[in-house]
Amino acid sequence: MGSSDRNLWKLEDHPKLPKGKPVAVVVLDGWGEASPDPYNCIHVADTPTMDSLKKGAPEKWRLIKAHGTAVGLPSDDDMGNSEVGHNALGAGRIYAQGAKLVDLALASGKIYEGEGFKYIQECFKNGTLHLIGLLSDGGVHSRLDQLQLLLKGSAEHGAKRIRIHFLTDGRDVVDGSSVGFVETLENDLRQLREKGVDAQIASGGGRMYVTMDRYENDWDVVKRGWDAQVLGEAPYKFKSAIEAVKKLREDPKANDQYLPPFVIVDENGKPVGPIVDGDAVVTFNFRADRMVMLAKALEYEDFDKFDRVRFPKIRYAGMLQYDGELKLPSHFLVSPPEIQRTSGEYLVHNSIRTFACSETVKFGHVTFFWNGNRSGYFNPELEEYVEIPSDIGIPFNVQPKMKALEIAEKARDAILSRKYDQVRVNIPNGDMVGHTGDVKATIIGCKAADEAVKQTILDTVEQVGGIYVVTADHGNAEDMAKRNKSGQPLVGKDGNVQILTSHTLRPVPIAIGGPGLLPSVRFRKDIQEAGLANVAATVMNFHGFEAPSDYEPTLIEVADN
Ligand SMILES: O=C(O)[C@@H](CO)OP(=O)(O)O
Ligand SMILES: [Mn+2]
Ligand SMILES: [Mn+2]
Repeated sequence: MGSSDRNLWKLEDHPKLPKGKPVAVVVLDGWGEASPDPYNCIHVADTPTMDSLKKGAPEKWRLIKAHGTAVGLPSDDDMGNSEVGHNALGAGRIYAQGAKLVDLALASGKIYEGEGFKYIQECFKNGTLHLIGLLSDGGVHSRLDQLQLLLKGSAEHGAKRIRIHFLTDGRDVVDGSSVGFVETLENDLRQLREKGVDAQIASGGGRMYVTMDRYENDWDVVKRGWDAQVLGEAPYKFKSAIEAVKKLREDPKANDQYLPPFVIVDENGKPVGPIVDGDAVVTFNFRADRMVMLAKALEYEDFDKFDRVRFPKIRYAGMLQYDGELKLPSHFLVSPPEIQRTSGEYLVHNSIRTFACSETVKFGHVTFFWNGNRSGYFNPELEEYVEIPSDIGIPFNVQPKMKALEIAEKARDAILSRKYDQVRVNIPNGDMVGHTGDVKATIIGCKAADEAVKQTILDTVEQVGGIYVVTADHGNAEDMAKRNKSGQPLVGKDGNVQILTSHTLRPVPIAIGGPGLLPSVRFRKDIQEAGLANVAATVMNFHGFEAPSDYEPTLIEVADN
């Protein structure tokens, strides 16, 4: 590192706060704040640790925004999610996120002028354009209206044969809504066919069982998708996608998230859209984590995660580039937000030693997303990232405690080792169990998360004279019911309350404390509208540094008396 580099990265000393205090940063995934209610699992669960943080010191507990424009999403009707949440937490600034960047590129038509589209367009003359992604209007990974525009635009820009391979959602949107989304899509495809474009659905499956795994938790998920999308092979074959989704949902245990893979076949039983040499492929999700594995399978010549059987010579582009370190995929339709100079990178340059940990399903959240969608270390000598393997093949409502205590134990050992200045964890339960829609299990999960917080912070931070920051990335478990405008739970045709499996628009708590925190430190009163992006500067302060001037302001002040 040259001296000019050093100057670029050097953080100013904080005028009042000391260096050398171990800082524990705990992110509770899917843990928002809402009024007491039977469908508020955090309220119903026994959560003495989080309760005591809230009640204990009013000047050290507050709410911050975790959704909408506060985290770079197109509007304040957009619920928060882990990608934008951890990006904001780690980067300390608000970036226009994938959802918004794609909206802009589609609205201006620039998407069709970029390198990525030109690259795939080469195939339109003789090959098929395949679009693979999540079919819903959830706005977390993808959006139906963006797919509709891309379909129309691709046809206008020369695509003559189009095949869609969709994943049903039921996680960011209500379970069962997949049928309506497929109907809308079929309608669009019919209109394209009337204009002479050979456009059809070719395959499908539920997002959690087909294709959209993340952080290499279970390659079988991606393989199931590959078999259907690329090879045209699946356990179920149907003549129409609407029929497929309706029939597969008839199984009483079926839900949109876990629908089995299927392919659409013609009257001779032949799959209508396997991917072959000369085709173009676009993965239309803008969000990174659950597309990286498929991107590797589509792009890497050397690949040993499963037997691809065929590796067609295609031109592949992602909606965005999903991994900034791996530069994956190498072609993309829209440039991702340029998240630079994250707090993790700054702290490494200022000799802060960091330990980060979660279980597989959230591991990349406190590493990859935290560091601005960049995999790997900034400096392996100063950082250690530990992944605890998640259970595979067991639904999280069956094991709602997940690995919360194991994560806490790793954090505890890391703090006690005194080898690290910052110990950062993500505790997954509120979110992962919340997404199952199982209220009872989510309550158990919230209790386990609360116990993990106690072990990680109250107990260990006390022992070493450290500081803690406990917060969350967005809401989920605090509201498990769909509601009408006045906030009453909606009741479905079956007479049951409609369950909300998705994230929410709720704010999240942030609590600070620990024996290492000067008693005169308190939350400022002058920034009411704070959000997740204000946390990075706060954490830098706790390490004894001022944040860079373009970071969102710190949440704290040091009182004079
Ligand atoms: O599971 C996921 O992919 C999303 C919801 O779609 O949740 P999170 O943002 O918490 O990772
Ligand atoms: Mn999350
Ligand atoms: Mn989630």
